[in-house]
Amino acid sequence: MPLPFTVAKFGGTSVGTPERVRGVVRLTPEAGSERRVVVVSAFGGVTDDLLAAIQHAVDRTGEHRDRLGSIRKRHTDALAVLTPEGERGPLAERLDAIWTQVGELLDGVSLLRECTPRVRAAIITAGERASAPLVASAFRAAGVEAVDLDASGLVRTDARFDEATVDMEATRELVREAFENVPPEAVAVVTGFVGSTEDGVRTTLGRSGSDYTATILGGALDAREVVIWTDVSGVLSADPRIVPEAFTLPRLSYGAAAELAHFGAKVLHPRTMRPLANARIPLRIANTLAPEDAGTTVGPMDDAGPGRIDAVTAVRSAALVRVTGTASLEVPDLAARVFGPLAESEIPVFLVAQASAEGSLCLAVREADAARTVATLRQRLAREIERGDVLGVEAEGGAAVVAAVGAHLEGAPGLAGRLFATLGRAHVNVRAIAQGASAHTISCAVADADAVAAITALHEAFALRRIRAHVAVIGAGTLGRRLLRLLGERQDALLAGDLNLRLVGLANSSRLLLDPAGLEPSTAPDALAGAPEADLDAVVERLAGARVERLVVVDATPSGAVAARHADLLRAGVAVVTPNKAATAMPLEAWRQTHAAAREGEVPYLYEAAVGAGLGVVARLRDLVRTGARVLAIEGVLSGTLSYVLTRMRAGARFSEAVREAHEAGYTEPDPREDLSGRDVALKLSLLAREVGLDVNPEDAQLESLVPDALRGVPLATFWERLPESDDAWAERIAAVGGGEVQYVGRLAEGGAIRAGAEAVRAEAGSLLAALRPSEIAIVVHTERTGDHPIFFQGPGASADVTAAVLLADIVRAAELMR
Ligand SMILES: NC(=O)C1=CN([C@@H]2O[C@H](COP(=O)(O)OP(=O)(O)OC[C@H]3O[C@@H](n4cnc5c(N)ncnc54)[C@H](OP(=O)(O)O)[C@@H]3O)[C@@H](O)[C@H]2O)C=CC1
Ligand SMILES: N[C@@H](CC=O)C(=O)O
Repeated sequence: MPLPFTVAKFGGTSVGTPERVRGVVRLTPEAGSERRVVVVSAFGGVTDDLLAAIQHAVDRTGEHRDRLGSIRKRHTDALAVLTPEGERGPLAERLDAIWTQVGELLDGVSLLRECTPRVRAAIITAGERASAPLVASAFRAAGVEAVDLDASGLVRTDARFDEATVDMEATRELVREAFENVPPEAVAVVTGFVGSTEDGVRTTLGRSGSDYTATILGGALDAREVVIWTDVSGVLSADPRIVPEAFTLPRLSYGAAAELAHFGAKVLHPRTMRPLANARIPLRIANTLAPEDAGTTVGPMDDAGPGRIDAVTAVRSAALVRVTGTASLEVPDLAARVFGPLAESEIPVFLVAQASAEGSLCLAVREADAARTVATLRQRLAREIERGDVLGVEAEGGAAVVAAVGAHLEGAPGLAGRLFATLGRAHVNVRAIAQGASAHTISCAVADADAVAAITALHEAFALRRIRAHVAVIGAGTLGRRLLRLLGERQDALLAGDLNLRLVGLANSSRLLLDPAGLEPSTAPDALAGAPEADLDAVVERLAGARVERLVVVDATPSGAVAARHADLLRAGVAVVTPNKAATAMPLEAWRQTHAAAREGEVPYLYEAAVGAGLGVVARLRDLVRTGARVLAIEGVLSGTLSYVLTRMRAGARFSEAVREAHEAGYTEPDPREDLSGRDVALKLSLLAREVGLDVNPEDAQLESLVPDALRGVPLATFWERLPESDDAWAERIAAVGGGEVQYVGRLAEGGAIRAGAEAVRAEAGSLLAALRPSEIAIVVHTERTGDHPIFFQGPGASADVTAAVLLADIVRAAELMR
């Protein structure tokens, strides 16, 4: 059985120096299992030097011969170090013949002061014609059999000398014939970029021509694989200057690779894949500087699931050209009349959108081509413009065409919706859309100023398959700081779980630190001290208009004023997460309006941290109600502070001592009288009542206050100072219970009445409440459905650590809900 071929192409930088040419030899597999074809470009920079020599000749600067002299010397020097001694004379003669001919051509150019495409092709292909025999000799110097072949005898083209079109059938025959004479074990080193007409006149294959030579040969020889060796490790999922997390794509379909190239990804030219796609020959992009990297394989992707977006790219500095028609427009050949002249003028079009009812067309072209496009189209549509069928042809600059590229995009329901929703959340306005022409691309035109935001958001959502959410925290006190610490600690783990939570803002009552690019959670609290001053209005205004994707604002304040602004944030599409019980203290109507604002803004409003410290009571109650359970009563120990204080007193602690310990442990509200008065419990029960649809007002709750009468209206500092005054009275009260347990129990009755106070809860009666440990809470929900088997919630009731964790869980939930 004949050995299969592999074709490897090495570009200019890979053959830039003799040492790198030796690298080509090292990277070429040993003889044995395959026939080896190596396509080479000119030595790095030689084609440009030849072009410069042409320009000197055209301009008659007198320097073209000097330029040629240095090119020639470079090759002579390479010959001295690369070629086996016995071959140097004959090879030097071959190279001399090339440079002599090039010198004569340049003299002719200088004489005529012009260089025709045909002569230019003859001159610039000299670079490849010189490099191929040198590389072949380097193989032989390493003991590897090698021959060099001039591709002008292999690649048959038309006479477009600058970028010739290849006659694939004729080329296939020529290639197969030529390789019959190449010994199977020899490496065939072939000139890239070069072709010739039927008459044997040299042509070039245009930009990235050597890659094309490699795939033409690969296709003609039914190669097992074509490898393009370059100085990057494959095709990246995005431009790394825009998206630092861009990664090398392991696989790509031919179509996707061509689309990426069309939309500006630099690695491959769109036509490179053409000779391989029908024969399903894979093309691998590998890195000469890191040959161990797997690179990117472009090939058939039949097994790719539906709707994979792998990469995001963009054509920047574009313009939208609009041909505005009227309803009466009847130009059946409008498309031909528009695209024909643009093709003739070689104006690439990156996006087309048509509104058929009005016969209007929108095209995206490079901004630099916009004026030419408008002039061309106005000329071609002059008759329609005169008749009034076409109202105008206008260009609007400052655009970019963003393309999401992948596989089977046509067969993925909802994909386009998610894509445009992602752009919407990134506050990117879409000006024109194109999908359907290719199964590999969804493209849209956006403002060039929005291109980076669009590329970043799409890359993150689809290529990295991550959700990105931004977090701003109002309140940098005990809880706010603890939350930031936790966020910092968990950020990497969340990222690994495909959620990128980025802190973008931190505020207190006088300042706002805001940076959409991200803040470091560990240093943000200190940085806040130096941030610009901002009152609550300014904070809300800046956050509501922040234009960042999936913004979650955490209200970690005890402030009613902040709670009153939740609705403004929600309505602006900003999610709110809060432990702030002042929100519950709002009148019922305001509470309802806040929820309505969340629906209007289509964002979550989450406050699991405000009651039950993350035991999940709010969500569970909501589920019970949604599934038709009638809640009859809710009761329990709802205050972590009071659980702590009363339990500690039973163990012998004095009242003031227990309150201070609770405060220091982070259980109490900033003012512990909120806890001791029972108001905290009333607010929590009100919140639960509202979740089950009851119209309650926390102000109506009947509460036993544990705040000594004399300390109710005094400043906080005085309260702390005088708190021990009530220690004796408390000791007596605990003793009076007679060795039993005392807990502060809150109750919500079916009609909505709330009562709370300290009461004896007897362990011997099997009371759950009597078994609570310090700061532990328990909530019991009685429903009609569960009858004698109420639903219990029990666990740690307070502390900044516990609450910060609940807040983070709600932030994650909010981010996921805003998908
Ligand atoms: N500790 C716990 O276990 C739990 C606490 N909570 C709740 O957490 C919230 C915060 O508690 P904690 O961190 O201890 O309180 P702190 O007093 O330590 O911090 C409060 C923060 O809120 C800021 N703030 C107050 N008013 C405003 C305003 N109008 N605008 C902007 N910022 C404001 C303060 O700013 P400045 O310093 O400038 O005044 C401060 O940064 C409270 O609502 C509490 O009920 C909820 C559940 C459990
Ligand atoms: N101060 C509160 C904190 C949690 O809501 C409590 O003690 O329960």
